[in-house]
Amino acid sequence: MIEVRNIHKTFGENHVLKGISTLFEPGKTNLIIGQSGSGKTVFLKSLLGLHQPDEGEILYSNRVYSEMSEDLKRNLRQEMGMVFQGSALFDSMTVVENVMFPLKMFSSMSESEMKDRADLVLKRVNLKDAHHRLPAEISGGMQKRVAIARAIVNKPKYLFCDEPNSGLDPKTAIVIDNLIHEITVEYDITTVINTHDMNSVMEIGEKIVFLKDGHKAWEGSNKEIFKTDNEAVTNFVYSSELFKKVRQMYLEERN
Ligand SMILES: Nc1ncnc2c1ncn2[C@@H]1O[C@H](COP(=O)(O)OP(=O)(O)OP(=O)(O)O)[C@@H](O)[C@H]1O
Repeated sequence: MIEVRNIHKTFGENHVLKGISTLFEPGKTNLIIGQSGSGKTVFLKSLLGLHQPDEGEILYSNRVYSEMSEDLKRNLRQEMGMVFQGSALFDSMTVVENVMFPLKMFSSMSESEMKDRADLVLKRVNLKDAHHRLPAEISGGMQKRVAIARAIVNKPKYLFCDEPNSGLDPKTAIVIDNLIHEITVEYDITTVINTHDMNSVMEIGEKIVFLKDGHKAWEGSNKEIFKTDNEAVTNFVYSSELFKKVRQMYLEERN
């Protein structure tokens, strides 16, 4: 569980996060949405400990980050997995070497234990025959699977994904979303995903935090987002004609 208490972040004159509070529960896919520049990346980086908030607190399973010793912060970092935008695989390493990398960095496992663990997570993301290929030799969807396998290889408590669907066709994007959701539930991970993708919101948005100009303008689930009259949310979500129609159908069905 991650609890965010009234965090602020300013760069120079630019007050980017303006007092955000929320709770991200384990076993759930938590989504951060909002327009470009609303502060999503700064927020996600704050959760990752890459930005230190100027005010407010972030608690990881009830542990206050700013009160942790350097040793505890190092341990916490090992409890975090990250899926970067564009996968960010090491080009010169094979698939299995990419997945084993966090284990080499952070675990004391033997080579064969690392291989077994990498095999297991590669199987879990449905990649069985790509171990010895280079990232350039596999598709974008397969690269995302490798990135997910690498992010979960060290059994993280917290998983952060920055635009995990970027660059994927809609069908592959849904498969990747569902994979992240299944893994989140299966391993009881607290997962936080930055996304622009309204399909993701509908498919896996168990908890959605909507940011606007650095404020939390709304939060709720994918079921609630269709019912809300919050103008900021409806302007954002229903800027697409397709989603306007979906909402209309939903409201008609209810009446
Ligand atoms: N390291 C930084 N130093 C200074 N300003 C920053 C830094 N990182 C982000 N900002 C500023 O914070 C604001 C919010 O940026 P952020 O990247 O969080 O937006 P975003 O919602 O993720 O946008 P997008 O959807 O386009 O990625 C912007 O005005 C940006 O210029």
